[in-house]
Amino acid sequence: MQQNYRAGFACFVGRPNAGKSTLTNAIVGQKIAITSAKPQTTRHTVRGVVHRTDAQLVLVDTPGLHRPRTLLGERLNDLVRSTWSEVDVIGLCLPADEEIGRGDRFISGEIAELKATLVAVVTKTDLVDRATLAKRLLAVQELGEFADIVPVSAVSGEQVGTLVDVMIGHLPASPQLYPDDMLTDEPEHVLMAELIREAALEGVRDELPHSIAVLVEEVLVEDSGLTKVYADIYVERSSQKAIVIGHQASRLKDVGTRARRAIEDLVGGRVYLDLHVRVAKDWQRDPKQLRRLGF
Ligand SMILES: Nc1nc2c(ncn2[C@@H]2O[C@H](COP(=O)(O)OP(=O)(O)OP(=O)(O)O)[C@@H](O)[C@H]2O)c(=O)[nH]1
Repeated sequence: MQQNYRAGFACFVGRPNAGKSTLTNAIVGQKIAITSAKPQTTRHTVRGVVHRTDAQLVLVDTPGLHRPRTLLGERLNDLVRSTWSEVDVIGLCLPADEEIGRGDRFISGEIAELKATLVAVVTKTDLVDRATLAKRLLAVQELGEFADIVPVSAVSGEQVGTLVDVMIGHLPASPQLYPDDMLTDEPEHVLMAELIREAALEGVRDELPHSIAVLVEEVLVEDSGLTKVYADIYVERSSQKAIVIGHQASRLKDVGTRARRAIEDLVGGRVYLDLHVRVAKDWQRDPKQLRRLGF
């Protein structure tokens, strides 16, 4: 293991419209944020990996936290908390152009007990003058215990690099989590794999919600502009393989069509998608396979 190497997971939380997606995109350099998977099956949806020679910062998505009114709401909140408990750094996003409100206090209270390092991120600083920003920073200080408070503008790019430095500073010493050939400068691979996984889960979510993983093996862009995507869908047992493929491969064809359309939206051009279903026995229990599959 390289000395002084740090790696770990981080996520952004905050009330709706706080600027989480825009900030994530600014950090991973990817304009398109796919709508997140249905919350029930969202575990870590990797949004992007920041590679540095001395560190790797993995940004994951979490579904939003709600005031629980139903059992489903409670379950969702449990899921959010379990995701939060697995990340090393949580960035609480608070828009500079709005007063701190009840929603912010609620979320801030919820994350206060976690083991993750909390960083307050004052977003959209380009929308306010210095006096307002100063006032907001003071208010944030009163809101909770934060390891750092970083003002940032995802739109102008101001302080985005600093925020990444700060977050990396709070990651544990760890070997690299993802191979750089898989993800470096290519968060698209991950997004494509997520889109394929979403399509493959459609209709069989109840049967195999956590048994499907997708690995994009290769992406080739031809001179004609056609993007060729070669991907494998992994299941844990051959019975699951039969479900995913369907009668006379009818289901797999549907999955392919839906995934291809979604990837076409992602890359903004024509896509050829080559899909194979493979059995990786008990991949969920095998750390090596898990890493290979992006978990
Ligand atoms: N001026 C400015 N606008 C921003 C900035 N960041 C986000 N916005 C805008 O704020 C709005 C909300 O941003 P999102 O990134 O969608 O917020 P979010 O927290 O992901 O929202 P939800 O998905 O609803 O939770 C969008 O209209 C963005 O364009 C910023 O740094 N500056």
